[in-house]
Amino acid sequence: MSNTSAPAVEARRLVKTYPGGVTALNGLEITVEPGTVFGLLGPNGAGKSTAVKILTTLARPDSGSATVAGHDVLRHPDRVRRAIGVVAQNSGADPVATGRDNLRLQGRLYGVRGAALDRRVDELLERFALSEAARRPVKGYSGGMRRRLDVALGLVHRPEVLFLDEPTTGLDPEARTAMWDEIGRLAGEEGLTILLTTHYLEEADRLAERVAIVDRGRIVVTGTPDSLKGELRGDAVHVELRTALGESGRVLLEGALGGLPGVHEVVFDGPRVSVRAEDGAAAVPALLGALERAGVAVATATVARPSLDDVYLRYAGRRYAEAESGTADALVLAGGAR
Ligand SMILES: Nc1ncnc2c1ncn2[C@@H]1O[C@H](COP(=O)(O)OP(=O)(O)OP(=O)(O)O)[C@@H](O)[C@H]1O
Repeated sequence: MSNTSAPAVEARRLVKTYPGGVTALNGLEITVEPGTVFGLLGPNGAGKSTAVKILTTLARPDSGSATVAGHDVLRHPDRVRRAIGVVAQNSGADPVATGRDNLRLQGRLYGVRGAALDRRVDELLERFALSEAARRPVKGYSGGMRRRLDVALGLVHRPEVLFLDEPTTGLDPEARTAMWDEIGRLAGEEGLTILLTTHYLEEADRLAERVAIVDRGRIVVTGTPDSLKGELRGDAVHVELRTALGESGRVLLEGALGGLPGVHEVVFDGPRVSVRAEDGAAAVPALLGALERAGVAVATATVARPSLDDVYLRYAGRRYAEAESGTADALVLAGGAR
């Protein structure tokens, strides 16, 4: 059995380069305390799935080490596999079999049999609102039902650590909210450790007690969602310009805006200028005045409380949406990252 005071998941300096030279992990480090929900947040291609593959013994790192439920993933992969449940991005359910038969088969694979298996299957069908659909083939299930079955499949053998790889990708908003509620309940009720990967800022904010932001194969910052947002002093003020600025225009404005009282950080991002200000609403008139004096036409100005998007911008030096779509980095000019 694992030592309960030890971290549920610990990864040290994981490096993984795929054939063709793509460095998917570049020294990734994480520590997940038992009984918590930990969110690995990052844009597409950041390395989240590769990290999960290594932690669930499906891939080997080039270097580095990791333990899950107290077992070394390289030395004791069999012990790790018994201690974990894995819900991969693509459903592992057999579409031709019924929901109940899928759960029964999964249970048998893990050595659960007889009355204990029947009880566990009924319990999971009930819990994931699949009792009525239990005798229907999975191919007729909605996306939300399939996803709920996937999570149930990962739980049949009562794992210590559950890996959820992008649990709500592809779900409609209603099914996503239902899944969030279910993951929240799982974490609270069963004392299970959950490591989830996501590229939804809102999902990490809502579900994870601790979040690690992954960018280009390494962790750029870790903390509770609130502590990460709290590091960003004050509000974000976003000003949309009528046209994007050239390099010289940016440098000029960086001086003009960065010098305003209470303004800490100026980030140019295409036709958008974002600043951090102690009191966003109070800073808007001075900002607009400075932009007008510089001859820059403004379309809109908005004030926002700090979000994980702002945290990402600060640590990765580009907007989250841009990293997702793979466009050029934003330019952090003043009071930039770290
Ligand atoms: N089998 C593979 N062969 C070559 N390159 C790969 C392979 N798997 C992943 N990669 C590359 O490694 C990098 C990290 O991919 P990974 O799937 O771990 O990221 P991710 O954060 O999980 O992204 P996504 O959300 O799209 O799954 C990407 O550049 C990806 O193209």
